[in-house]
Amino acid sequence: MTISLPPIGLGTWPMRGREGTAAVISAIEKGYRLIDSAFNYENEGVVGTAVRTCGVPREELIITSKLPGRHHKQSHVVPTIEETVARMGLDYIDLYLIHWPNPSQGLYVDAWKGMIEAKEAGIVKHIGVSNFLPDHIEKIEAETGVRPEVNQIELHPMFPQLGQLQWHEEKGIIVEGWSPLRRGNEATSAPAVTEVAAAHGITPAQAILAWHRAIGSLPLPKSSDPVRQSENLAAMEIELTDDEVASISALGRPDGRQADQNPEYYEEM
Ligand SMILES: NC(=O)C1=CN([C@@H]2O[C@H](COP(=O)(O)OP(=O)(O)OC[C@H]3O[C@@H](n4cnc5c(N)ncnc54)[C@H](OP(=O)(O)O)[C@@H]3O)[C@@H](O)[C@H]2O)C=CC1
Ligand SMILES: O=C(O)C(=O)[C@@H](O)[C@H](O)C(=O)CO
Repeated sequence: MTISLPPIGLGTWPMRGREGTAAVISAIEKGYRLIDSAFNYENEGVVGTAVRTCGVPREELIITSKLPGRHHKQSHVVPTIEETVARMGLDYIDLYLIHWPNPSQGLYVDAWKGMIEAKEAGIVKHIGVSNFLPDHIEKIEAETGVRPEVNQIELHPMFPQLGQLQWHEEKGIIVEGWSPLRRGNEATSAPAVTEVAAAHGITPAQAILAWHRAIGSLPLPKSSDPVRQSENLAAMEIELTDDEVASISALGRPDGRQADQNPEYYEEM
């Protein structure tokens, strides 16, 4: 079955501890149904506790986690995902992603083979990748015949990745945008954003999230604040004009990443 996702999800890095559980429960109560996490965030327990105690049926929630670079070896993948499942206290994970391709390590094809095994074993329902460039995706598909359903990449007004969005759309791969607000740095104060916000009587963050939806990116804003969680969710109802979308996209620049995390060479273990 092909994955079906809501237009927005909740980012959870760096939520942890009791405050983290409360933040995830709050988001679910507000209406979030897609929750992002990762083995390396050290918050899978918090996310799982929220899922188990929030009162919303498990099958209505789409829980994501990610495989760390140190476990790319094929034989490590199923046990690592079983560890995620145990940490979360759940029976399965809805969506599992390879967190970073780590090309110099050269094991992302092995990792993908392990992800396919995990899906066949039923411990994950859907598999995808994160921070993969088109070449990486073409390579795993060529070697396994299995295309990822999702690629989670850095995407915000200073780094809109419109060419990548088009490429993924042609392949039928959903693009999730990480750091969709660029953690606030520059993006929420950029005149193009504040002008759109003023024209609609919305906040700059809402203008950015409405822009994500308009360009075909599924944003994963992190907020621990119930008011901002609602604000971000409500942004999915806001329609921007083509000119407004273009004015925010025009903020993009080649060095617009929030940090030097180009997956051609940036790696995480
Ligand atoms: N796959 C990958 O490699 C990566 C994945 N991610 C994922 O993407 C998620 C989101 O990215 P992240 O880096 O957290 O950055 P975001 O762009 O989501 O920014 C988060 C920051 O913005 C603030 N914020 C949220 N909503 C609003 C609002 N409406 N108005 C003003 N400020 C707001 C938050 O504060 P507050 O909580 O106080 O509201 C927080 O400080 C992560 O949590 C993680 O799940 C992130 C990085 C890499
Ligand atoms: O949050 C994630 O998923 C990460 O990969 C982080 O390490 C992120 O890259 C980051 O910027 C941490 O400062």
